[in-house]
Amino acid sequence: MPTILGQNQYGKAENRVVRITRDGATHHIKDLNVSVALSGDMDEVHYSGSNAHVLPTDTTKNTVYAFAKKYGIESAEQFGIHLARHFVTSQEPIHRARIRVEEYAWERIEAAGEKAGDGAGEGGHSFVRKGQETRLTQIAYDGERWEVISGLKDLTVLNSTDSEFRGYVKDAYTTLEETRDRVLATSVSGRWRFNWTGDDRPMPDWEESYRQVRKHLLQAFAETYSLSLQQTMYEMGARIIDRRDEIDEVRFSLPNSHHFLVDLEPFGLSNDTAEGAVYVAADRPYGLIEATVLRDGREPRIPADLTNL
Ligand SMILES: O=c1[nH]c(=O)c2[nH]c(=O)[nH]c2[nH]1
Repeated sequence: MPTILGQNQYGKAENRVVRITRDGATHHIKDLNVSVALSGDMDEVHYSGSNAHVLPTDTTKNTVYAFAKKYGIESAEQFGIHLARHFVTSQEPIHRARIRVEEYAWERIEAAGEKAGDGAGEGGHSFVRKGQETRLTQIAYDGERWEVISGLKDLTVLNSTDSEFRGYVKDAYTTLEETRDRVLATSVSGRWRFNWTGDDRPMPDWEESYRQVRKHLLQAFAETYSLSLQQTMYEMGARIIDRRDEIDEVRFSLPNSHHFLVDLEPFGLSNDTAEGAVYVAADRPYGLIEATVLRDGREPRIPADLTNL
């Protein structure tokens, strides 16, 4: 044979597993990206196509989700060790397992002062992903008037309950099940336009304004019992317009980052949300929900397509 097989490995990469544990009203989240690579006695599948030694990559994916439910996720290391040991000790042809794990860290959204003590926000079920969002601004000046539009992108937030989606239109192609309890997650891209145009009023305090807008949009996200992402988005914009006099217009572009409950019935596991559940954080496709919220009587000026800004 003129060729020989060199190093080889296989498995399912980037299993996005989200485990939510419910401790009464306080929820805990573990959010991992798990990649499995297995190697061993795998010559034949390459040389002749015999799958006799091949544990399907689909099975390695199922194992990740089933283990998350069955044993929980104490730490990325513990979870990876558990998986690697399982593949190597349960399948004779598999001699080596490499498990790579990325963990996304979340922190709780702090409650608004007026809501403190009623169980909303802090200590509850609303999270913002750790790591800075990107802050943005665009300044336009024609020698007379200023237009300042500021904003942010990649501010990732998640509510692990208090989100429903039902009562929608159903046609011949609708398969989506109605739900009274789902994960609502999005990565906020937003822009807000200041009403200062260089007039006699003092310039806004840009730093303080940014901090406050960010806080209000997070708190509105956390405190809105959501019937749709559209409704939550409107509440976020309305809260900003209501609390920040310097802003007349807000536009959001919000991907609906779907978290699907994994069907673990085939493995004899119930994936009931009551005590906490395991989700697939889906990558694409995603719903994309966009709208402008305006102070009454003002003209919209932020472009509909935020990438044009
Ligand atoms: O909040 C939502 N809004 C929708 O318009 C929609 N459509 C869908 O399939 N899921 C959802 N969720």
